[in-house]
Amino acid sequence: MTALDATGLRYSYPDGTLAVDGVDVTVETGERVALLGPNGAGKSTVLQLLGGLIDPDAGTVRYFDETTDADAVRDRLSVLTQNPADYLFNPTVREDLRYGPAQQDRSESEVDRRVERVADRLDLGELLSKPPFRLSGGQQRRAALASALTVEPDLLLLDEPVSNVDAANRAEVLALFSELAADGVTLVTSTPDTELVAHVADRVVLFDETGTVAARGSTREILTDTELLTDCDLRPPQVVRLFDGRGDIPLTVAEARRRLDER
Ligand SMILES: Nc1ncnc2c1ncn2[C@@H]1O[C@H](COP(=O)(O)OP(=O)(O)OP(=O)(O)O)[C@@H](O)[C@H]1O
Repeated sequence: MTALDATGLRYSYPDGTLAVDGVDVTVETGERVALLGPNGAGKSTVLQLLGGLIDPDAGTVRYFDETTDADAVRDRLSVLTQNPADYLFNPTVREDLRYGPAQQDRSESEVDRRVERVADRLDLGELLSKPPFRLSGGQQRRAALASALTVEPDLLLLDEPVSNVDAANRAEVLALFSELAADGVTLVTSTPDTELVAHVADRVVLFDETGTVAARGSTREILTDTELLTDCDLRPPQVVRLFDGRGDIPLTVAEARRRLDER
């Protein structure tokens, strides 16, 4: 089953900027896909189109082989935009985290259970009683992510989910994404960061700076094609550059260490 099937997406902003033109994206249920491209390539716009936050000028997005109406699948779909303020608008962080499941008419105890679990996982427990505007930038990012997760979506669309998040919390967030994927949640992550891709995706849709798809392939195929990445104004990951031309190329530092240890 497909979680998402988008065809022929086109979108211009009111000032006339054509941000996305002729983009197709299909994501199977349970897949982890990255939308990778340089700044301004149109990834955020595509993600907002996929999440039904904006309507395309042309093209359609179909969800779960069922419907083209994003609102009809709001219970199953969460979108994390780059702007934490989209999620943090209540007097306290706790109320922001309660908002999504409460909208789904979950019982009070179920809402509380979800908030406690996600807050605990993302180390937000101490911050729950704070007003969200008193949080640091990185804390706001994690709180926004937490509010997208308390909905317990089947399909999660993430726009640069760990930008501005420190190394320890970043590792925690990435571990959580792996657990969600293992539980069958479909993950689509938009990022300009080639270093992040191997941690969040098995497949990549690569955009060039013109808002069109330059290539599609497995994470390995795309990340090891240094010429293709450079043509798209991206820098191949550091370990790829280090091991390029030296046989089987690792995609992460952990993989590289294993490879060296085996020698
Ligand atoms: N509100 C807007 N009004 C006009 N043009 C916009 C608006 N938002 C984005 N754009 C333009 O649309 C294009 C695509 O932008 P978008 O934010 O989708 O790119 P991106 O790939 O997500 O970039 P980044 O990696 O910097 O987040 C860019 O040329 C950008 O300048």
